[in-house]
Amino acid sequence: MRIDVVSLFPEEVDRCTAFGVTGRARERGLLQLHGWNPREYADGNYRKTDDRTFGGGPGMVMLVEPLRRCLAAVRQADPTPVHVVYLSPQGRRLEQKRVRELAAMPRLVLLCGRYEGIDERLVQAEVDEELSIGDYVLSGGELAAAVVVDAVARLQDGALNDAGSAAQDSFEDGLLDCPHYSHPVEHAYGTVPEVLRSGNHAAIARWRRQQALVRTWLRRPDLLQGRELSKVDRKLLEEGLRALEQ
Ligand SMILES: Nc1nonc1C(=O)N1CCN(Cc2ccccn2)CC1
Repeated sequence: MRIDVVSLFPEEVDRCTAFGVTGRARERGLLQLHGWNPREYADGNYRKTDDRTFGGGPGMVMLVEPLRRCLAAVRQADPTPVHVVYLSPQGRRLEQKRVRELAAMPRLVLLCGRYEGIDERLVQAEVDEELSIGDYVLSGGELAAAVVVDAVARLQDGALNDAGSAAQDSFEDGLLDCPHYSHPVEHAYGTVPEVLRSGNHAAIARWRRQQALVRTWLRRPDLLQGRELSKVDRKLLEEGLRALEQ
């Protein structure tokens, strides 16, 4: 998968994705990441990339023309068709379902705004979708772009050492993940649940499913809204909630 990041600070996204699973995906050639700076496509001695917003009011807007030229160079760089994502608070909230769809695309362009955003004419002419990573305000789109890069990189075949772990992540089946434990078994903070040390894989899977259901019910009931739980899941959930009351 190729991702081109258009940003006044492309190195910020590069740095956030240079290690860990994303760094490994890049090393393994599973993900190619290219940074582009619209300032290199701006005119004049100061290579102006932003200006005051028409209609008055605070803040600056990123100019249409340097971005248009920059995006033309991005498209030119590789014959693979692009899907242009603009990271913005006005975008649709990014969820794991959309991450999986983006991860299956051959090429993404992540457009990072700064200041008050980008001239709307560029958005209308070049952007395929606007995505928000959450209802809070960042100082620019770069960290949001890094989130998208990280989330799609780990879903590339071969990125995770244990292929199954992506499937067990939170949200993969619409539930939160179960709790995890490692050594030592006994610690001042508590003991590892007996079932996890039993070697009984059916019991372990049942316990993990029950924990995921109870956690989701208690912490993110919205994820269960409108979801028809199976008879087995409903029983596991009820039993798990009763156990909490004892
Ligand atoms: N939340 C988020 N999820 O994605 N991006 C954000 C986010 O807060 N920001 C801050 C404002 N930047 C500049 C901007 C302002 C207005 C319209 C478009 N762009 C973009 C990135």
